[in-house]
Amino acid sequence: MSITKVAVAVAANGGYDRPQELQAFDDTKAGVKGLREEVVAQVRAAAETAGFFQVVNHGVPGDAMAAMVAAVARRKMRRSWRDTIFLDMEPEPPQPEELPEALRGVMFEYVGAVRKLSAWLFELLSESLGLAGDRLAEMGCGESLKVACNYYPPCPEPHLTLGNTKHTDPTFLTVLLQDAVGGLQVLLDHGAAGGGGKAWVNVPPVPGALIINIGDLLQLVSNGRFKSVEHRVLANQSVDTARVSVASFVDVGRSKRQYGPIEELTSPDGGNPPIYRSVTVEEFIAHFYRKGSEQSRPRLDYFKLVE
Ligand SMILES: O=C(O)CCC(=O)C(=O)O
Ligand SMILES: [Fe+2]
Repeated sequence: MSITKVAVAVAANGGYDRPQELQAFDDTKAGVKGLREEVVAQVRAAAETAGFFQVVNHGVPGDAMAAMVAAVARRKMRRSWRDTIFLDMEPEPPQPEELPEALRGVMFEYVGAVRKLSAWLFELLSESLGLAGDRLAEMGCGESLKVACNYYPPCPEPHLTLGNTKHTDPTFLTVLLQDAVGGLQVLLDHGAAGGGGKAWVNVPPVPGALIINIGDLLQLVSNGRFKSVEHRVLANQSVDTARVSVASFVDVGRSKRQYGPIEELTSPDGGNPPIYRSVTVEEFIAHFYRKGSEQSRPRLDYFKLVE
């Protein structure tokens, strides 16, 4: 698999006032060592700042992406400005008949391709932390996969509500497929050049691309180097077209295992102590669902060792 373009929502000088253009890599150099290093550097830059990037030539078949979007769009449920169906796909895949009928034909193919992509991304992310390529996979990062199929009907008064309120993803990594409607926004620092403060930045639909974002647990194990960044979805402003997205949450399977900052990334006696304590996934999720856990402070702060 080769990524020939990586879009990184980071501008120069550490500020992110505007998303950078898609960075094009020369296809003919795919596989050359220098290209991999360049991709690893791009992934590192994105993961350490915006926490979001888009990938194309990712190995997930375009037909499967289109079929997923069409299947979710067919469900047409209108209970709220978002209707989500959650499917637990790994480590224990459901029987086909347990899936909504519209998704049955494509779900397993799509999920298989997303798992391959995420295994490859974990390699790049490990390398971009200066670790062996299999370090994150070894920790069981890709064992669990939950898929949220989101359906956002057109909203007559979109300025009064949101499609999806501000949040970070409580997982390791999210692979997000969005259709062409748009509305996803990420909360980024302006940087010193932009006068400080934060601003909502659109994550524009790019045909054929998948959005990758860092989740809370990857921020924790990377000792805060990778950023799990807040995002939201505006209410659908279109008059007659529903917006569809499919979020694949890639996570750890074993809920009793402890996860803390990776040892090689910290130097307790030097200038780089662990900033989070170890947690079990069970404990982390319990905190996630605790009422008010995300009112004002980032959820991960709860597990911080140092202020
Ligand atoms: O619909 C989207 O684009 C984003 C959805 C999302 O952030 C989520 O399901 O966690
Ligand atoms: Fe999300």
